[in-house]
Amino acid sequence: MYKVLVTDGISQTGLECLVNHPNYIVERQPTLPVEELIKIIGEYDALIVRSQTKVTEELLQAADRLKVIARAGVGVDNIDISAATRKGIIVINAPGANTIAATEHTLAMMLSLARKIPQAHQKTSGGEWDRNSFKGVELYKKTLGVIGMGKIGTEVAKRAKSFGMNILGFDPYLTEERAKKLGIKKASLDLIAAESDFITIHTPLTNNTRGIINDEFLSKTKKGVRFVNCARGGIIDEKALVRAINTGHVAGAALDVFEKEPVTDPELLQNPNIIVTPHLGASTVEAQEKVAEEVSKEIIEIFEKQSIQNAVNMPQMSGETQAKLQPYLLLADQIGQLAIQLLKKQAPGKIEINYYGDLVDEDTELLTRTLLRGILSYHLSDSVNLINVLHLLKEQGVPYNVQKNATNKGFANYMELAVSQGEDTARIGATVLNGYGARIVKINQYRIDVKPEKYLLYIKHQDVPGMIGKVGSLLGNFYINIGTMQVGRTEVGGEAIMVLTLDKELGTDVIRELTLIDGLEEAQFLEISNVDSFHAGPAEKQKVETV
Ligand SMILES: NC(=O)C1=CN([C@@H]2O[C@H](COP(=O)(O)OP(=O)(O)OC[C@H]3O[C@@H](n4cnc5c(N)ncnc54)[C@H](O)[C@@H]3O)[C@@H](O)[C@H]2O)C=CC1
Ligand SMILES: O=C(O)C(=O)COP(=O)(O)O
Repeated sequence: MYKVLVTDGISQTGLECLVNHPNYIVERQPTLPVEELIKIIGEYDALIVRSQTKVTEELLQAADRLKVIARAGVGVDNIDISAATRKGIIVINAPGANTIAATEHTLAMMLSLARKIPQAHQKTSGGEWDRNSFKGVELYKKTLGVIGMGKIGTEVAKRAKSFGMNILGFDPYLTEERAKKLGIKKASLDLIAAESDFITIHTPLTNNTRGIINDEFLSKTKKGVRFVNCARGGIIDEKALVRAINTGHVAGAALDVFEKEPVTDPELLQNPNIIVTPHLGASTVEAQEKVAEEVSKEIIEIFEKQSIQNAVNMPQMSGETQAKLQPYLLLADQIGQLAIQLLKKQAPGKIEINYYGDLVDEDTELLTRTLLRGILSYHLSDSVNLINVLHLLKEQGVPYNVQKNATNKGFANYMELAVSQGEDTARIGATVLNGYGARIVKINQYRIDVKPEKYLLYIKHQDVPGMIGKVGSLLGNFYINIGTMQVGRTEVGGEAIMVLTLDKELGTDVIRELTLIDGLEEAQFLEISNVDSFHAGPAEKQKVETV
């Protein structure tokens, strides 16, 4: 059974698939301060939060069982992603599930700001009939600057166009072509400042976006400009905004998000030209059901099928790329495990990865992480996963180098891994043969053809007559059945290797006897831990094997 802790106001309907699943115990808590959460987090395998719960490094240190942090929403700035990554905890979110809610809230805020609806409501409901104080402005024919043309920015732009607004969009990823298709103008920040009557923010809060709306930016804006922020507090420097509103340069602002939440600053709350909502952008029935359902389903996928789709701390790739890489992932993990064993189980000092043929055109980040996890798992077992593997390598000071080479090495696809420590290097080459599946085709300098299996025996010997027979009969004497046997050599009569697949484990007694055979230089029992359990799932699922 997996225990899931749900904090913040998460939709019960959206959680139903988890609650009704026999393998999960779902427990709800209100939003708790970190000190309280620390006391209980150690019991849970997964945590579901919105923006209020602060998932700090201190909290994560106490999270001994935690595998998944699910953000039922988009922004993950309340989660210490690098601390989670170091601990190998997957962080997922629900991108897109609240796009429409945040878009509609932005438009509601912009209209409310233009027509002073909150102020008018307050006075009218207080019994006054004041028709003079609330003359607004129209959106029609005004210019709207959209900073951040991602999912929400794009939807806001589309809707604002229907009000007859001219749209300027700024986003490093906005191309001329997409801008043209949307019927908007691709602009610089300076152009947005110079020409906009309304400016709306839709970027995440990052070191690059913190304070982009500051005194300097405000000084370049048109007098009478109005701001809407339904993205994140801190992107607009609140003090600078208040100054510009108080001088009359900025006509007003509609804020849903704040540098500090809950907001208490009277300069914001009591300013007649600032309207505020308490971070309500995603608060619709529909969005809340959708975000909770999306993360609940993904938690089940992660625990039941070891597959993930929306991890924030894993490389993102298209479904098509994931499907293409699927057959190589198992093989990558296996050759990682074999290479470290062939290095006589020494810790790796240096790792070289080479991709050839068809693999050159793919995004191989996931494959690389899988290879590296295979290598490190020998010494670190379950504490290494696809999330923390790069961090662990860095922490241990092990450099790795990835190269792609368009030549095909005789196979349509081919990957070669070299793990070194001092003078020793173990090298393994592998391919996936169309219609035949995975094959190890090279060990060190020797060409072979071995289908990876759980138990393998690797032997280095003199290329002299009778070796195969001697090894075969010795294993027979110990009742060890041989599945397949492959021999590789570089020259007749020189050194050669034998790789056998076996039906069961070999004890050290057998290895000792083997090494007594005349001309046999080295015998090593190798074991691959995931031959049975690590199946490359059906390609059409287009998901990534993980954890
Ligand atoms: N108020 C609320 O309740 C809600 C707030 N949000 C917030 O809205 C924001 C946008 O969300 P989505 O559109 O879903 O995200 P998204 O990831 O689809 O879009 C973000 C865009 O910002 C752009 N960007 C990043 N740095 C930039 C910079 N320096 N200048 C210009 N553009 C930059 C990115 O290229 C990307 O296109 C996020 O901060 C999210 O947390 C989202 C949902 C609800
Ligand atoms: O999804 C986001 O980024 C949001 O800001 C929504 O936050 P919330 O889930 O309403 O606390």
